[in-house]
Amino acid sequence: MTDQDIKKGLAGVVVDTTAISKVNPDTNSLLYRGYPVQELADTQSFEAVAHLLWHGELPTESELDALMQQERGDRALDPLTRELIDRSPDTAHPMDVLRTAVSATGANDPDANDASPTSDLDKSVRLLARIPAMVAYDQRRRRGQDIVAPRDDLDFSANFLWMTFGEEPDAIVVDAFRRSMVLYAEHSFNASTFTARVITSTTSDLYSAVVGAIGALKGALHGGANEAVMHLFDEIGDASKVSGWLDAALAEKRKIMGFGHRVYKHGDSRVPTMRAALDQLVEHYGAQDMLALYEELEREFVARKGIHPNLDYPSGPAYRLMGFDTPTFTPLFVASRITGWTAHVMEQAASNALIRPLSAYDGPDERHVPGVDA
Ligand SMILES: CC(=O)SCCNC(=O)CCNC(=O)[C@H](O)C(C)(C)COP(=O)(O)OP(=O)(O)OC[C@H]1O[C@@H](n2cnc3c(N)ncnc32)[C@H](O)[C@@H]1OP(=O)(O)O
Ligand SMILES: O=C([O-])CC(=O)C(=O)O
Repeated sequence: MTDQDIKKGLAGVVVDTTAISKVNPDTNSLLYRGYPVQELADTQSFEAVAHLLWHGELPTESELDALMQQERGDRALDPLTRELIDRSPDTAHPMDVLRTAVSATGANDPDANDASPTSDLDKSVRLLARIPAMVAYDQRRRRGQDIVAPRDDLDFSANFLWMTFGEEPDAIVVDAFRRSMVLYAEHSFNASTFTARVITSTTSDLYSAVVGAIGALKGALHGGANEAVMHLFDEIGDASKVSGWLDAALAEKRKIMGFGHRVYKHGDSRVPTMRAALDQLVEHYGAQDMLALYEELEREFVARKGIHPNLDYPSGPAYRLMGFDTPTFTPLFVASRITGWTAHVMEQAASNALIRPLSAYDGPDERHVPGVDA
């Protein structure tokens, strides 16, 4: 085996087929089950997109009603999960609390190890319904606020905002949030989805796959970047400081969070749609200063390095404007990506092969423990 045979980071390696989504960097497009994500973001509820990812087709009216009913009926936290959230120290990152809460949901499910397609679909709906309650409650208790019960008269997006802020959400905010959920839902064999598929490939259970995926998403090179973008904004301060800040950051060879992508090299297909949602929020909240910083950092970084923003760049500021605390941003990504992850778990299970690549050994040659006669 030569160095050329080694594909570090699996870059450029095609490991399997998938019918769930197609990322095409040449045409800068992203299709979910054949549908352009922009069209879905413009026209569909997040629940309809979840159905599309799981079943391959957009739902009929009655299928959508059934999914919405099931999701609304499964939103309340079970006592074990609530207690675990309550007892988590404030020093725990919300992604760590969410990972633990999802794991507890699995431990609390008597059917956790039933890997039949119907059972896995039920678990997927349960996690879709419960994760918002976990994320919303964790942010509230950190703020010293009481839990807010879910509302059956609100859809997924409006209810998420209701449970987090305890106020009737504004339609513009619900729409921007729904768009972010649709855009974050699925992206082929990204690191967290691949993690879920690796775990599934051993015939482990869906909850274990999701717990592993949450761990993979947390890192700043992946989903953690939406939080990291806001740390950069806070560090820079305002648009007038971007140029000097960037001089120093690039001299130190820092990665600029929210820019770059393993697959898209000319820009992320989802950014224009999320940027339009951000513009609406900026208008709504009168946040032109934040937009000025956003635009200046993008202009300067693209001009200097030719590296474009990814979806985390507009999402971070959008979630800040909606009122979420910065460490809650990556859990919001989880609340959406649970749909893509579970679709991949089911696809992997339906046509499984254990995922086990090879490695090239470059440690010491064979040697012997002192005193052992070889
Ligand atoms: C939803 C998502 O998960 S999208 C990704 C979110 N992650 C981020 O925003 C984190 C910042 N971005 C990055 O770290 C990278 O662009 C990644 C990890 C996303 C993609 O990385 P890769 O495909 O492995 O690209 P790679 O790291 O090889 O980059 C190529 C070159 O561009 C540089 N580069 C890439 N992204 C950035 C960045 N954001 N800031 C500074 N330099 C960058 C690399 O340092 C490298 O330079 P070099 O050739 O001089 O060493
Ligand atoms: O595809 C990737 O590598 C990362 C990404 O954009 C995503 O998971 O949404």
